[in-house]
This record gives sequence, C-alpha cells and structure tokens, in this order.
Amino acid sequence: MLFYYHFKSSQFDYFITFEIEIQSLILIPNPKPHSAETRAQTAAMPRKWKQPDYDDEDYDYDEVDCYDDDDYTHQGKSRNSSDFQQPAAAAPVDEPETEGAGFWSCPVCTFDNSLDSTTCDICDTSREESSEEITTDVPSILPISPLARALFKSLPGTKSDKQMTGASFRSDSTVSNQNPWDKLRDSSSLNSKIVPFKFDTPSPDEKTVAACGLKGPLRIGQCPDNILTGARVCMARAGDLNPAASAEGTGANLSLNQVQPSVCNSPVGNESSSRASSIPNKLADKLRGLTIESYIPESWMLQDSDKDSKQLLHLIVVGHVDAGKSTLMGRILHLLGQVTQKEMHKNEKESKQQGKGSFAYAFVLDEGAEERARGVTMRVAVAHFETSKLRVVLLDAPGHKDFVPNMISGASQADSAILVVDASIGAFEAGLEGEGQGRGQTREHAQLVRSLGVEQLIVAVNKLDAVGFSKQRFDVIKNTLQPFLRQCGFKDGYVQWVPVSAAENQNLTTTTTDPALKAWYGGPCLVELVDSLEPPRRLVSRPLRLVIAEVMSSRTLGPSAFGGKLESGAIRIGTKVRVMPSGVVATVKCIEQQGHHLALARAGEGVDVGLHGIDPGMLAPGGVVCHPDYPVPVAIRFEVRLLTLDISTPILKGSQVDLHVHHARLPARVDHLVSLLDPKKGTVLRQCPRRLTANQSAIVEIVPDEGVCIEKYIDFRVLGRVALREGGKTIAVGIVTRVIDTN
Ligand SMILES: Nc1nc2c(ncn2[C@@H]2O[C@H](COP(=O)(O)OP(=O)(O)OP(=O)(O)O)[C@@H](O)[C@H]2O)c(=O)[nH]1
Repeated sequence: MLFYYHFKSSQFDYFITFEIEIQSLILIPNPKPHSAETRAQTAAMPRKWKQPDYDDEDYDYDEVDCYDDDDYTHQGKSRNSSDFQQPAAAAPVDEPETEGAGFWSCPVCTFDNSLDSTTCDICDTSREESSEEITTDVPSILPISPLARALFKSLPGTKSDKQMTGASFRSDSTVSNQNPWDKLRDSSSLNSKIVPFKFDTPSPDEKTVAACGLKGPLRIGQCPDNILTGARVCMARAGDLNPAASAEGTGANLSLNQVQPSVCNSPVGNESSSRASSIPNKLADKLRGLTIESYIPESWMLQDSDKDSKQLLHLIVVGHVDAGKSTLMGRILHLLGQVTQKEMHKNEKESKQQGKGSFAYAFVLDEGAEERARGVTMRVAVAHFETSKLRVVLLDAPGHKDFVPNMISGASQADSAILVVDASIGAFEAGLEGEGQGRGQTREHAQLVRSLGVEQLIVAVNKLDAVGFSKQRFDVIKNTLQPFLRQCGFKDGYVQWVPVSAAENQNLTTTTTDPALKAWYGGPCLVELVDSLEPPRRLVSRPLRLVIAEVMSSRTLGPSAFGGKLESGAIRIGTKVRVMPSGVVATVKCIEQQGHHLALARAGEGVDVGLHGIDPGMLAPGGVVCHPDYPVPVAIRFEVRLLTLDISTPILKGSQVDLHVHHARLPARVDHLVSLLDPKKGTVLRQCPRRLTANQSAIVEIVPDEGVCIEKYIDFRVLGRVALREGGKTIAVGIVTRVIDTN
C-alpha cells in the first residue's frame, strides 16, 4: 500500500512516498456479521489437515496435493472451490486525494474515503458508525466474546489477573484433572457464557480414556464414585511369555521372524545409553550395565504354586454394538450367582422405568447413568466369576465405535476373548462390513484383540432365537467369519464356536434345552468353553512391570494411588519401585484387591497400590511402575513393524495419528516410512515408500508427542504392541522392533 506525505519548508515542497507491504490483513466484520451459529460451526471444525514437510526432498508434492484435494472433495468441497480460496487481496484502491474533494476517515482501518462513499472502501464500515468515538466504541461495534474476555485480561470487564492467568490454571490442575475450559465455565461471572471450541473439549471416549476406560466391578455399590470403583478391580494380565514364544509371531501376520533390519538411515541413538538417560544421572552409570538377564528375583517373588488352585484368566468380551455382550455376560453372572435377586430386581425395575426392559441383564454390567440412559456400554466393565478350573476376570468392552479406545485399553490386558456376533438378519452383516455409525466393529475388534496378543477366541453366535435357532444361519456366519479370523492371525485350533441366546438362556451355563437348537448342536455350553481356555504363564521371575491403568486416591490407599496390573515381577509392602516416565522412586505403602488388603502381589494380578514418597502428579495412566534398577525405556522415537488395515486414506511421512500402547494414548507422528515389506515373507519390497495403503506391511518410525513407556516386542510383548488410530478408526496395528531414542 502506498502512502503520501506532503509538507512544506520555507524553500521546498516535500512529497514523501511510503510503500508498505501488508503481511496480514485483519478484516473487521461488517455490521451484518455471520450468525452466531455459523461462527460456532467454524470454530468447531476439526483440525484435520497436517502441513506436509516441504523440506523433504523425497516428498512428492503432486501426491500430497492430490491427497489433499481428495480429502477436501470427500467433504463435499474442492480445494479450488471458493470454500478454500485464500481471502482475496484487497482490491486496488484509488490513491486518496490529498487536496480537493473532502474525505472521511474510517475509524476502523483509518482509510480516507471520499465523501461520496457511505461505507469504507476497505473494510465496509458504514459512515454513520464512523461518527462514533473510535477508541471507546470498538466493543459496541464488535461485541467482545466471553471467550476473548476470558483469554485477554486487559479487555474491559474481564476477571481479575489472578483469576485469569495461566498460572492459576496450572496450579489448579495439579490438584484436579478438571479441564481448563470447565474451570472457565465455573468461574462465576462467566458462567454459562463461555462455550469452548468443540475440538478442545474431550469427546466422551477421551473423558473415559482419561479415567482409563475401566469401570467398577460387579457389586461395588459400596463406593458410589465411578472413578474409584474402577480402581477397586483393576485387573491384571501377564499374558506374555518368553521371547522365544513371542518370536513365533502373533498379531495380524506380525511374525517377528519376518522382521527385517531397517535399511534407511535414521537418527539412531545408542539404545542402552539413551535408556539410562531417562532416569536421574546419578543412577545412569549404575543402570547402564544392567540387562534383564542380570536380574535375579528374590525368593518371595516366586510363585507359591500350592496357594493358587485356580488360575487367573482375563477374558474380554468384544463385538459389534448391540450384539448382546452385556446381556450375555449379565445373564451368565446372574446364573452363576454373582448377582443377587435383589440387584436383579432393581435392574429390571430401572430398565423398565427407562423404557428399556430388554436391557435388564445388560444393566448388571452397564452401571453408569449415561450408559443406562443410552443403552450403550461406554467403558470396560469388570466383573468376576469362577469356573471349575479358573478365576475369571471378565472385561465387558463397549461395542460402539466411539469407544474403541476404551476397548483397546481393556484388550491390552486380556488373555483370551469372546467375540459376540449378532445372528439376526442384517445385524451380523453390519458388524462385519456395515455402514454408518457403528460400522464393522466385529471386524475392528477381532483385528485389535489379535494384534494386542489374544490368541484364544470363543465366537459366541448370539440372538439365535431371532432366527429360529437356524443351523443354516449359524453355518453362514461361521463360514463368512472364519476366513476373516484366519486373516487376522487366529489359528483355527484356537477358535471355538458356540451358538447361544442370551435372551432365552440357551447354551450359557448349561447345554441347550431348546429342541430346535438341540437338534443340531450337542457341544459344550459357553461357560464350559471358557473353562477350557489356557491362562498364559506369568512372568514372576522378570523385573517388575506394573502398568498403571488409572490413578486414584482413597482413605486406605492414600493420595498417591493407582490401579493396574502386574505384567511381571512382584511387589509387597515396603518394596521400592521406580515410577516411569518420571523416574521417581517411591515405596509401596498398601496393596488392595477388590477392596481387600494384600501383603504381596505377583505377575498376573490386578491390584490397587498406594505409594508414599511420590507426588500424585507423577502418576498417570500409561505409566509403568518398575524395579528401581530395571526401568522401562521412555521412548521418544521408536521403530514399528506395522500392518495397515482397511484404510482409504494412505499413511504418509508426517501423518498424525493417535498412538495406543497398553494404557497410554497420545498423539504421535509417523516420522519416517522406512521400508515396505512383503506381508507373507517379511522381505523388503521397497525402501522409503512414499505412502502406505490398505493391508500393507511396513517398517516405520514413530515420534510420539511425549515420551512413552514402551519396550521392544521381543523383550516384553505387552509393552511392545501398538495400535494407530486416526479419525476414529484404527488404521494400523504393529509391534515395536526398536527403541531408537529415549527421553
Ligand atoms: N432377541 C435377542 N435379543 C438379545 C439377545 N441378547 C441381547 N439382546 C438384546 O440386544 C440389545 C442390546 O444388548 P446389549 O447387551 O446392550 O448389547 P451390547 O453388545 O452389550 O451393546 P454395547 O455394549 O453397547 O455394544 C438389548 O435389547 C438386548 O435385550 C438375544 O439373545 N436375543
């Protein structure tokens, strides 16, 4: 923009010209601004697009442009359409006359407009408004939003400095996990005015994941607080055997035998030294030489085989939304005497009151008010029952796609799974392929449980009453699902099939009595099949790994307490532990299981632990409590062997994903596509591929937003499995092949 300045001295007339390059232009809304609704929609737009790394010489700009366009086109908008055009540069404006005709100065942009113009040529502010006082009237032209008032303390009418500074949020957040937006809402004068941007508000599943996705056990009515009740029964799973066993290859075609060394150069750190660097320097030297092989367990840590006649099995129930998982399990718990008549009567009454009479058994597990009102499981419910051989910790996972992160959290602890499929016409098909809201969770759950280490599966074909207990329908379902389960990596010998009806109590705890079903099925009932499952060997002689599922405080456990599972090793009262990723050493003060005090707990157990010598802020879901001398690495870059799922959008270098590892869930970046592999042989097909599409196997490097407790899969399977999600869908599963750099 050009500016002229004219002044006279006694000898000369001076004409000075300024040329100013406008870097950014703030357009002030005209007196007819967008409606509040439109503004809210704009604010709520998800931040999906990630700026590609244009510095990368391998980057294929055309490819990205094309991807970008597709993406937008998919949303009904083309990049070339006006929706995405940059704001047009200000139209050329005639130079203002410095002499002659008069002009009026715009109070907003200060442009001098000719007196003929009724609105400002630059910003459209009307001339009448210009007659108002500029400085004081800006707020009346542009009402300041409550949000702006909250953020910028200098604006008139905002809260005092003390109330509004970031510091106050920070200090508050150390004592509470309350969302800062909630705090803003809570602050008195802003009540009910501030509506946070939608993308800053945790989604229902984020909230539940923050609380670890686990909820209270059966019959925990004595503690009304859901968060605390969840902790009472945090369950355990050892699940992971020796590295030799792991090398047999599990997970969807993720055999470690096939893993090829990565060839592309990448910033590789010295693993052992960087591992030690994640803990205080004083100890780094001491720990540098310590490998798992040098670990010698103390005698009290080793399993007392006589003590436990029944082995522990963590069993997750998965499947498409409304397949009948909760009803099935609620009914089994009732039949096995885990639910009293009084409780059942209460559930029946409440479900009828809510107009959901058919959900009475589901209410046994779906205890949350919102779950009951919506008739949908949202968090992983935990309950216990026993078979003749096993103590079963039952994990009832949500089927709705919005809560898949919670299902992952539960599945990461499971030894075995029951996949419930709905036999009704159309419902089974929707679970496997499907469209709309709950698309294909039979498919997604099966892929996830397998990739998270579950090998033994029972497929319960439920709601057979709805199809007259038809053998033909059962066979169609089995023949359709079996090849897919093989594809996921389930071996036929580890998959058992059972026809059931939760509604009509057929084949649950006793063999069927229905003549139509009895005519063609004489096999074991569901609970007999559960009894036949083999619990994994527990890693009691390995260094301690206790994965934090959720953080809590209670009168008996104290303020620094958590619920979690002992994946390996053992703890007892007085044991020193190192809490990762913080590296802080604390002492075990109290151990509880289902509300009962324990003197010690070993691998495989789910426990609540109270610590002393540590600030509660150092505990978080996804953290790992370790032997002080054998801490888990806190990775900031690691290599993964991935298997992409049915994705329509390719994974590129720089793709942003949600990383799920045991109970940790955090944003991460696919930083480097190292190589594309032959999915069957594991040999390298191509170095540095430009993209990964559906059903491909590849080695990639992941950079999480923060350090994450992770181990090489071959060292510790539970801590070495990952799932990548994007846009609410699981896009890839994988195993950690290398920890490249640590905190
Ligand atoms: N006809 C029939 N209906 C059933 C059967 N089992 C469950 N249902 C019904 O299916 C509906 C959904 O049952 P839920 O147990 O809530 O299903 P779910 O799989 O746990 O649902 P989410 O956890 O929300 O995914 C309820 O209305 C049940 O009564 C069955 O065997 N036969």
